Amino acid sequence: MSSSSLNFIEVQDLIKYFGDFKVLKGINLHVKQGSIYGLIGPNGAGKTTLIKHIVGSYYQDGGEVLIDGEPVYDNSRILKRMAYIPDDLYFNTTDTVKKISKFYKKIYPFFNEKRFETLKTVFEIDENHLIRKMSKGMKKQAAFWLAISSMPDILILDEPVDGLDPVTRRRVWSLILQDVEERGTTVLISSHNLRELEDVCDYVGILHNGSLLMEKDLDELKTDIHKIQTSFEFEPDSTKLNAGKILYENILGSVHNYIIKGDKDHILKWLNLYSPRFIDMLPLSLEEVFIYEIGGEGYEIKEIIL
Ligand SMILES: Nc1ncnc2c1ncn2[C@@H]1O[C@H](COP(=O)(O)OP(=O)(O)OP(=O)(O)O)[C@@H](O)[C@H]1O
Repeated sequence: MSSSSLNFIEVQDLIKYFGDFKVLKGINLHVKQGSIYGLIGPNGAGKTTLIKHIVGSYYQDGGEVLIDGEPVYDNSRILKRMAYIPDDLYFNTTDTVKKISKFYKKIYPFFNEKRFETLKTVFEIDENHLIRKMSKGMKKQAAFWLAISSMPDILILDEPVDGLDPVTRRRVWSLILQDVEERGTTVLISSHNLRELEDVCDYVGILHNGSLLMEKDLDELKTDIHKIQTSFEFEPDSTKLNAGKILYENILGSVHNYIIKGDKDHILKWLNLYSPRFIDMLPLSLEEVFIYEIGGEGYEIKEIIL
């Protein structure tokens, strides 16, 4: 990471029109340094359009797109610290990984040749082959190889693992996570699929019809919501659960299943008032967290993420 960089992405009230069509309707999005932000949304939500503003390809009709407080558009100082892997990769007819790497060495100030060499064993493609003749997954591998070798402070990935086999997927995630950990790289990833991003993201933003419906810190979400299976000697009184809120309750025979939002210690204290025979704290998937967190009003969001 370059010494003065904070790698903080901030999108403020971003508006974009294509003709009369308002594709982005005032987006506010924040990606902190060293975090992995998942941008989820269905086809046509505006993910690629938003990303193209963040990588400086589009100029907005309203609002701001800032990195470290500076406008991104036409800002070569910011853009050369950024790598972008688009959804629709384009390569010239004579492009090979080797040829592009030579070009990248000139434009990316921190391009790391040693890393480029080391990654030869990770990506099983020939650096001298024409990329245009490669399969979709191999093209993606070529793009990752080049992007990761350029040592970006900010990595923007549009549907990044689409087309990659499971083994390569794991390798790519592990390289990205290593960079986040060791170099504080900031990563923004778009995907249709919440499940795919569940294990890697710190933050999730849900985009729908050109609006960001919500932006959440996943650690906060997950530590604040608990799935509990228990059985009591005495009938529990939910009105006594002062520091928590029961989002879901289901009783099957003597077994109570709960989803409760609130502080874990307070919840356990409440459960212990009724002489539980056992208390099992069960893992919650991100999908479940979102469903219970957004409750009844979030019908639209449920439709999007499930
Ligand atoms: N260059 C363009 N000119 C006109 N309309 C466009 C253009 N690019 C995108 N759109 C429209 O803007 C909307 C958002 O498209 P965008 O590609 O940003 O969505 P997306 O969320 O990335 O979708 P997907 O998941 O299918 O890739 C769509 O209705 C699309 O048809």
